[in-house]
This record gives sequence, C-alpha cells and structure tokens, in this order.
Amino acid sequence: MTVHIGAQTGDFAKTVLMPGDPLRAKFIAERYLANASKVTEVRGMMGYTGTYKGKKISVMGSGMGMPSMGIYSYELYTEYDVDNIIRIGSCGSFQEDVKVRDIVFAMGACTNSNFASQYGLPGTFSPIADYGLLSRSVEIANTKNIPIKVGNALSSDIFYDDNPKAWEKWSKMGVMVVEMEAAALYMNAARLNKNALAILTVSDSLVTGELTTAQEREKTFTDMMEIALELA
Ligand SMILES: O=P(O)(O)O[C@H]1O[C@H](CO)[C@@H](O)[C@H]1O
Ligand SMILES: O=c1cc[nH]c(=O)[nH]1
Repeated sequence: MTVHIGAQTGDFAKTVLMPGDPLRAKFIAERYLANASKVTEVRGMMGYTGTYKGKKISVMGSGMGMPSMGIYSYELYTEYDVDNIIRIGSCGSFQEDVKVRDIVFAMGACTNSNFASQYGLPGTFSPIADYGLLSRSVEIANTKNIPIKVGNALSSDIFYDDNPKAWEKWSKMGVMVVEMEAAALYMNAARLNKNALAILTVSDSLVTGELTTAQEREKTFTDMMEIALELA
C-alpha cells in the first residue's frame, strides 16, 4: 500500500492502462476484463486487475494533470513493479487534418510544465514514448484496420488558457494535439528505466470548436481501448 494506492503487492499486472478518468477505467474493466477485481479506490481513483484474452492486465485512472499522473505512475513503477504504463486519454486537436475521434499515438510530449526541473539537467529534455510499445501499437492498429496518426503532443498544465490563441504557436511547430499527462508519464518512465506510451483519441478541436460529451469520452473511445488491450 502507498499513500495514494490501496492495492497490495502483486495486485497489479506488469502493464497498466491509465485513462485520466477513473470512470473510463471502470468502464474498461467491466466491458473487457474477465474476473476483474477492484484493487484500489483511494480518493475515488479506481484501479482494477483482470484478464484479457488470458493475459493479466490492470487499468487505473491517473486523474487530470501532470502532478496527478506523476504521483500514480511513480508509485506503480516503484512500489508495484509495473513495467509498462499505457495512457489512454482524450485530447484536443491543433491541426485541421486531425479530426474529432481520430487516434493519435504520442511519439513525443512537449510541455509547458516545470516537471523536468527536478532532474537539474543542463538543457531541455525531450519526453518520448517507448519505441517498442509505439511500434507494436502501430502494427496492432494496422492489423485491426484502425487509422492512426503518430506525432507530437503537448502536455499542458493549462486547460483554460488566458490567451485563447496560445495553441497556434504549437500548431505551427507541427504539434498535433494537446492533453495534460503524457510528458510526466514519459519522464517518470525514463528516470525509472520503465516503458510508457500515450494513445489519445481526439475529443475536441481547437481548430473547428467541435466537441464530444463527457459520456462519449467515458464510453465510446473503444478503438483506442482495444489497441491498448492488445498491446498489454
Ligand atoms: O481524458 P483524459 O485521459 O482525462 O485526458 C484529457 O482530459 C482531461 C481534460 O479534460 C485531461 O486529463 C486531459 O489530458
Ligand atoms: O487537455 C485537453 C484534453 C482534451 N481537450 C483539450 O482541449 N485539452
């Protein structure tokens, strides 16, 4: 047990799927996992372990933002011997050709957060996905005939930006989407010699203003969930 996770040693699988929303974790456990049992619910951040096609898999919410993902991923890697964390999140599109419901694999995660300052590096760090997880996820998507995009994401500390046009500068640099956790996950994985990947579904577009509902974000982004389950 940790301060933030109520599970016992051995309760988590080597691979944990992590949506931001704990209700998306519950949905995945109920819909896809056989013999799922709840292993933690401290602070309402539900985590479950069960099997998918005979493989032991866990799924747990990360909460929103880099501090929350920073805490949960660190504890899973260091206290529960987890090797792989696959974030399955929603994101906003920065590009005209990245449409609502498209799936984006975050090869890199730019950030406006100060998370990396803890490492005291003499320069900037580029948080990147594990290549093995990334390349296998591309193969899985191709096999399933699910179209995907692979590219750069922004992990932002800010959802409601004082400057509503701030995203346009990231867009000019080819950054595809914005979300709020991948960079912290990638940095924890790098520092702890573990593996991570963020698979994202576009829930809204900063370009067009199109939006999906909270319920759609919880229950309908199933292609992303199924790719992550095959990858685990
Ligand atoms: O749908 P999730 O995984 O929570 O991801 C995105 O949604 C939340 C903001 O609405 C942030 O956590 C962001 O990263
Ligand atoms: O962080 C996020 C997630 C979804 N949509 C956004 O615009 N931002």
